Formats: sequence, structure tokens, C-alpha cells
Amino acid sequence: MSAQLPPPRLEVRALGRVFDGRAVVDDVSFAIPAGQVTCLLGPSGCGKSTTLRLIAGVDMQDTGEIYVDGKLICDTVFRIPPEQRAIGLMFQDFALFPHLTVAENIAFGLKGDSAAKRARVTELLGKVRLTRHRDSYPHGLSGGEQQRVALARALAPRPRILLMDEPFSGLDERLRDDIRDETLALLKEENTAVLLVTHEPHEAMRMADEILLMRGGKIVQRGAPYNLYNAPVDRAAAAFFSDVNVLKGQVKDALTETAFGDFLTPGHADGTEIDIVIRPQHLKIDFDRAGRGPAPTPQDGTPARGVVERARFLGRESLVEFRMDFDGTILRASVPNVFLPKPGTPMWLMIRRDRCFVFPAKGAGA
Ligand SMILES: Nc1ncnc2c1ncn2[C@@H]1O[C@H](COP(=O)(O)OP(=O)(O)OP(=O)(O)O)[C@@H](O)[C@H]1O
Repeated sequence: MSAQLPPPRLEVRALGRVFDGRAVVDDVSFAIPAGQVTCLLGPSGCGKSTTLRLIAGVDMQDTGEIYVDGKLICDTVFRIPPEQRAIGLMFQDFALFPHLTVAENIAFGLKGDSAAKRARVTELLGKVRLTRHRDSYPHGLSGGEQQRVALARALAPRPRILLMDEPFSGLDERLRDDIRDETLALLKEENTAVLLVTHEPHEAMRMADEILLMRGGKIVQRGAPYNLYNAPVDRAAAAFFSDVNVLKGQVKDALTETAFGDFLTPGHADGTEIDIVIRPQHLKIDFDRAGRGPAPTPQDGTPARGVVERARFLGRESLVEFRMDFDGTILRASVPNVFLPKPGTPMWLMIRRDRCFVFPAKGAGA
């Protein structure tokens, strides 16, 4: 007999919320199993926090259902109140109780006998490395320490699901990556199902098992970070994760001609406007040899000449902007380490064909 998979910890089906006649959350469906971190990623105003609020039960959807461990907790008529949903919450401002000690803050949502409560608080204090701050008050702690108290408090009652709304945005930029990594390790240890809302692609890439990319109330793409970065559904999805260059062209006989050679664009009618999208790190640069550039290759197509407009050192890499001879377009190339050619220097660019994304210009998603 085959073992049956448990239902997902959290499942939402066709969730919708309308404000002032506008669908702010529009047909959103997803599921999160135990131990998985899912990031709801998107620009400001796309409906991330509203989705979280519906799941938390502080707002009610107009359409759709929410399930925890396969049990319906809310549809448009039936609704389990927020405090009975076994859902933990953690927000940007941490919302610690200032008049309670660290241990009392962590114990706040715990039920049961006091020995069990004390044991759970002691366990979590150890896990978030705050044992020596047990009797301190929140105002005496650093931002990172306060974040760890908030995390411990949210996890203390062993919620089935933890909802996190921009939980790192109030922290010092230099600390954030370490705190993200520590938080992720603890979430995995506790085997929690996590829905984390963020507008930062870097954070989603670092934290998520699965990313739900949201735009205009809808999930436009979902998948592992690698897949979203390397196979975006449209130009806006590509541009959400990094700066991009866009070459424009028009389909003729299943090909799109550009200054970098022809691209195969099958399945598009003649005359369709095409965007060829390429990230700056996938441009190759070569020197100009008396007006000549490198030979074309199947991988990189035809080189095109440009002139350095400006070059900046950004730490790990240098960003060089070129004004291209073919039509004055500016293209940006990212080069590891220090590469700072002088403005006006002629150079040749090639684009890595295997790293280009081809989209019809209509429906660019922007
Ligand atoms: N109670 C409300 N009444 C009317 N409009 C609302 C309400 N709550 C949210 N909105 C609108 O819904 C849209 C989505 O808001 P939401 O807070 O979910 O976005 P978000 O993606 O979380 O953005 P941010 O990262 O800026 O918080 C916004 O245009 C917002 O103004």
C-alpha cells in the first residue's frame, strides 16, 4: 500500500479581494507543505500584504477558500477567527511588548502548564542565542536581537504556519543576510510552513524554496528561485530580478534581425515586435582592433561596436555603459572586478545567446 501524502499545511484556492471596485488579490492559489519557505514577491501595491491579511483572518476574502492541514478555515461564508487558526504572525516592526521581558514576550502566546511553558521558552532562547537576555526588556536590545525575540515569540506555540511580512526590512543592511540565514535555519529546524512577503528579489532568492511572483493582484510566475531567474515568463519578470538590456526587432520569416545577428523567433507572425532581453553579466566585451572586432561565433552571434559612455566600480563588479553605433542604444555590461575603460573608448560587444530571453513586445508585463 502506498503511503498517502499529508495535505499541505496551508492551501489557498482562488482567493480574491476587491477594494473600491479593483481586484487587489485576483484568483490567487498556492499550497505550502511543512518545512517549506514560500516567498510572495512583488512590487509595492501588488497585493502581497492583503493576501497575508486574508490568510491571517484580519480581513475577509470576497472569493476563494483557505485550508490548514486540509481543513477549511475560511470561505466566503464560514470563518474561523484568527486566534483559532494556528497561524503565527511576524511583522516588520516586531511589535514586542515593551513592559514584558524577553522571556515573558516569548511565553506570551503559550498555553498549558508553567513547567512546559518554561521549557519551551528556554529551548527557544537557546535557539535564538538570547539566553543571557532572558530578563532584559526589549528597549535594551539591538534591532537584530529584537528580531530574534519576535521570531522566537512567533514560533513558541508551534504554529502550523508562520506568516512573515517584510520581517527584515527594519534591520541594518549589513546585518540582514546573516539574520536571514539564521532565521531560515531556525524555520527549517522547526519544520514550519512559512509564507514570507517581500519586495526584495535578493531576499526571496536567499530564503525561498518557492517564489510566487505577484503583479497586479495575480501570481504571474511560480517556481524555485533558479527557475524564476533563468526562465522568466515575461520582460517585467526578468527585469524584477536584475537590470536588463532590451534589443528591439521585428519578426520576418520566423527570424528577428538585430545588430547582433538574427535570432530564431518561431511561432510569431511576421511583423510582431520582439524584445530580446539580456542581463548585463551576459554581455561579452572585446577590444577594438583598428576598427575590427572579434569573429562571429554560433554561441555569441555577431559582435556590434559601441563606445564607452561611462564606467563605474560597484564593489564586486564594474558596470560599463556603451552607446552602440547601430542606433545609439545604451547597453550595460557587468564585468567582474575592476574594469574601468575611459569614456569614448571604442569596444565590441557580443551577447550570450544561451542567456537571452525572447518575448513579444506586447504583453511585456510592465
Ligand atoms: N483596506 C483597504 N482599502 C482600500 N484599498 C486597500 C486596502 N488595503 C489595501 N488596499 C490597496 O490594495 C493594494 C494592495 O495593497 P497591499 O498592501 O496588499 O500591497 P503590497 O504588495 O503588500 O504593497 P506594500 O509592499 O507597499 O505593502 C494597494 O493599492 C492598496 O492601496
